[in-house]
Amino acid sequence: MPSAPASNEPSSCHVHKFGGSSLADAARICGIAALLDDDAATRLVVVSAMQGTTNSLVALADMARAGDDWQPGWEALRQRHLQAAAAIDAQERFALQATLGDEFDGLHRNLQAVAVDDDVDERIRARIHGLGEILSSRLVHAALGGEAAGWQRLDAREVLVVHPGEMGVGVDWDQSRRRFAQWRARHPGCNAVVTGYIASDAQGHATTLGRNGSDYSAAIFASLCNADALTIWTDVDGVLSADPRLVPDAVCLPSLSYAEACELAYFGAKVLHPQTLAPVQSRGIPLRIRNTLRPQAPGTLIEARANAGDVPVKGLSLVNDLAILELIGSGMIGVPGTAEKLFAALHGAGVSVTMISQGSSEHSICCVVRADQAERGRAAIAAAFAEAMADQRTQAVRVTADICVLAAVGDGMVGTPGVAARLLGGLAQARVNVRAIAQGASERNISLAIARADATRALRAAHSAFWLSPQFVSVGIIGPGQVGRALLSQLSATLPRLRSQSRLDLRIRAISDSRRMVLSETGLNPGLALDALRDDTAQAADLDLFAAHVRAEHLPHGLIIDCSASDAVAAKYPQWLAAGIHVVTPNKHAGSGDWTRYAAIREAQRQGGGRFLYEATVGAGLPVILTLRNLLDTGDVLHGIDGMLSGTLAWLFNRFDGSQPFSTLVREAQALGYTEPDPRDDLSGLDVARKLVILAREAGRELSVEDVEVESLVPLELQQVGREEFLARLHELDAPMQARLAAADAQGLGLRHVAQLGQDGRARVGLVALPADHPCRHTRLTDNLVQFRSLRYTDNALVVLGPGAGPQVTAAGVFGDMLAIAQSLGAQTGAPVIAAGAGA
Ligand SMILES: NC(=O)C1=CN([C@@H]2O[C@H](COP(=O)(O)OP(=O)(O)OC[C@H]3O[C@@H](n4cnc5c(N)ncnc54)[C@H](O)[C@@H]3O)[C@@H](O)[C@H]2O)C=CC1
Ligand SMILES: N[C@@H](CC=O)C(=O)O
Repeated sequence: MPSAPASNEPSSCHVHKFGGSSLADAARICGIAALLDDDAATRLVVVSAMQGTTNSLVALADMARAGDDWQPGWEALRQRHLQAAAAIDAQERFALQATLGDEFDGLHRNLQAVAVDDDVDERIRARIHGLGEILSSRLVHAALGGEAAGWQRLDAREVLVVHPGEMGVGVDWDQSRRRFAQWRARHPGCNAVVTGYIASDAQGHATTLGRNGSDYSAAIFASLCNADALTIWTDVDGVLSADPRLVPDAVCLPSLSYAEACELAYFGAKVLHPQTLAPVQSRGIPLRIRNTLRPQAPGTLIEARANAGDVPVKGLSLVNDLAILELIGSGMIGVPGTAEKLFAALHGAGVSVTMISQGSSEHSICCVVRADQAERGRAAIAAAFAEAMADQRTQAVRVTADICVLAAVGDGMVGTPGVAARLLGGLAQARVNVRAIAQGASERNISLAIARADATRALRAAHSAFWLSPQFVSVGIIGPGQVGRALLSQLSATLPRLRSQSRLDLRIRAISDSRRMVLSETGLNPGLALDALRDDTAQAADLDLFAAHVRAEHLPHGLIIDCSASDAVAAKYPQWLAAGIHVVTPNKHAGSGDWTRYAAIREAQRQGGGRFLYEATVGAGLPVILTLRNLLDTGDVLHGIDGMLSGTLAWLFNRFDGSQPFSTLVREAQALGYTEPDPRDDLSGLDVARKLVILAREAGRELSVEDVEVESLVPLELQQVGREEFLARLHELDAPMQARLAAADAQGLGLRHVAQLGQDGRARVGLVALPADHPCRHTRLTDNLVQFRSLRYTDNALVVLGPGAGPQVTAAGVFGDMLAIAQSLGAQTGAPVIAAGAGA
């Protein structure tokens, strides 16, 4: 580790490191200057090779060694670099093409040497592998304007001395510091472009810091020049909470402590090389990860004391291709030295241990190792414990293959109760079995060994458990018709406020009409969801795939909103509810359909835990079912229900005075969105019969539509024809309706469509002529009027009155049910429900 501060170093020095993606071509290389522009300090720019170059060089060396034809690959690499040189140094101020040409000639000679001599010196191979950084440093140096612009080029092999060891590549800090100070003395105050990845060994031979070692180089140089800051430029916005290819909701972390970054780097967060942190940590140099392609993004800042943030866990990562090795034996209990013997055996066999777990019973010790080392490890343990095995003190050495380790990392876990519970709870919900657990006393990392097959599900579930609001609901909307569209527009206007004020996160992750559906991982903007159904991301509708997507195992809650009028969709409710999916609907088919299915829905609800809410099926946005439920739940006894349950029929008979044909009014009601998709459902009384059945069943009565006496306003000859033909022949209703009106008028009565559920269980629906003082004659527009007569409301009925049809009010009823479910979820998890005064 570094000892004394560097001498000859300017007072303020910043180190920037550019990875291969930032050096992919001449344009990117030339773009570096702009990224450095706002930095007034002296700068050291550490560079990787141009994207893909090190892989190509390694492949060329391997081909040469194998006797394969490496010339075409060499030529392709040469051309790529010469083209970049030509673009950067168009005026040949730096003779860049000639210099690079010389470097490639040298590479040619080295590859020839490898090709003719199998035992070629390792340093030649290191020279080949490390050439990419020499080349890119020349390109970057020229792109920054060269010495004339105050830039020097430093070949790190001149100053950086390292020695490979069992624990990775170590730095000879004293030598390196002395050499760097000498170099500085020769180049006082200037900026420098430094080769990453390469160094010299103690004998002065070329070597490398290992794959992706340029980050490490940058951290070492930051320490050597005692930098104020290190910036690592890459092609992502910073360190993410999880691998975004596996977790679409992964978020960029604004800050991390060194310890957190170290844990995440070790556990496979690809942004940082694991060894990078130590040199900067020991000097307290802040390190920022930034995106070359989005320099305006703040990136991730890594420093000693990171911002805690809202989430106790900062990141989740997975290490794949592992196996569990387990030594089992009752003879190990209380015997000192067992663990030492086991790990010595593994050490001897060259097996690296990723995770260790031992129960306090000491009956077994288990550790996780790389899959390709598992058998070697098993054999080594078996040999070391052969004697104990023979006399039964140990019983078995077991290998469990196909394992991965999921690690949750965060300083916020330290001393915070409930973090493990949250993690394990999320995994349990996603039905992930945990094979072994390890948490060190630092409490900064919980590692779980799980089956490889569960890896993605586990990672997503763990991410949801920490980053999603407890009131996150994965929502799927079926049937974007009149009501569905109104619901989408209400959601579009309201969801941002619910999210920010109440942490209520209703995420529209799927939408389907009868033909097409769109499934989204991250969520659809409700205002644009209809457009999505029309674009290329839409696929053929499939209700089972739709439901599986909504109730993804890694997400805590799924909710399907059925805004169709489809019996086929309603037939799916038992299955969905049994799977724990909540269902909200204005569709009356389930509530009034076949009794066996209705009973199955109730049973599925009980068994699966999904909630079924359908307030909008009766009275649209009016609290009709809620009122009835409250009466019954508080011990009242229902005697009967009567009133007007159809918004369409209420509107028609409020308007129908003979001045216009009845059919004209029906068309108008249809255009206003009051009628059912097929207006015959309203005119035949079927829609009202369905509502009466829904209410009767709510009150515990086993009523079906067939039990309701229904008077239909649709002439017999129009009942069986197709919907379009019916609409074309709508005028055939005019004469009979005009006659009904005249007959009522003659008696000083008015027509109203009423429904009645008597105490005796008799249910009737039909058009009646009522006197002017009847309450149903005092309604307006689409008003529904529902009178509940009960033990408590005997003389004077409890009345619910108000608009009972129309897309907006119906959608509001659906939205209310959604909120009721989401709020109850918050209550279940102990999370705050919508705050009082939040305006929701
Ligand atoms: N309009 C109103 O005032 C009220 C309507 N309702 C109920 O709301 C529901 C919707 O009514 P509207 O929006 O007026 O009807 P609509 O006909 O405008 O919309 C129905 C939507 O469902 C879709 N659909 C039909 N079958 C489907 C299937 N198998 N899978 C996926 N989507 C399917 C259609 O493509 C259409 O987009 C109906 O059940 C209705 O009874 C309830 C209370 C009031
Ligand atoms: N068509 C229905 C809509 C509500 O259920 C009605 O008019 O009441």
